Amino acid sequence: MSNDEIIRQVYEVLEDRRDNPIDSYTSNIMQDSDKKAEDKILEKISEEAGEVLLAAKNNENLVYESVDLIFHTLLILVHKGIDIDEIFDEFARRRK
Ligand SMILES: N=c1c2ncn([C@@H]3O[C@H](COP(=O)(O)OP(=O)(O)OP(=O)(O)O)[C@@H](O)[C@H]3O)c2ncn1[C@@H]1O[C@H](COP(=O)(O)O)[C@@H](O)[C@H]1O
Repeated sequence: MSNDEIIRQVYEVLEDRRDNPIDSYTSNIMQDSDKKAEDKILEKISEEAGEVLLAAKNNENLVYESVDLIFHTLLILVHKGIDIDEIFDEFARRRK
């Protein structure tokens, strides 16, 4: 598996957690009512963004905190039913 495949792989797992819920962190969040799930995930994104900010300022754990933020961003995208190719296509569209 190439390193960049991991994002696609995690995305697929998250889609599966959404569509075939089990007792797990991501399934449990997404099983809440739409509004509640959305609010919980957005709250995590906001918290993780703050942690990235502090990590960058303090030169500490920046990669770890960034992955937390990226992960929760992927989670809201999955919860909202966005296809992963839309994200890659948008990056490709902006490429100069
Ligand atoms: N990449 C992740 C991932 N990153 C973070 N997290 C979880 O997100 C939760 C919240 O993160 P926090 O950093 O806030 O952790 P915390 O426990 O609140 O503690 P602090 O960091 O605040 O001290 C924690 O329970 C983490 O374990 C993740 N949970 C799952 N994944 C991936 O998602 C897949 C599905 O996960 P499950 O639903 O758990 O099977 C897994 O196979 C993984 O690949």
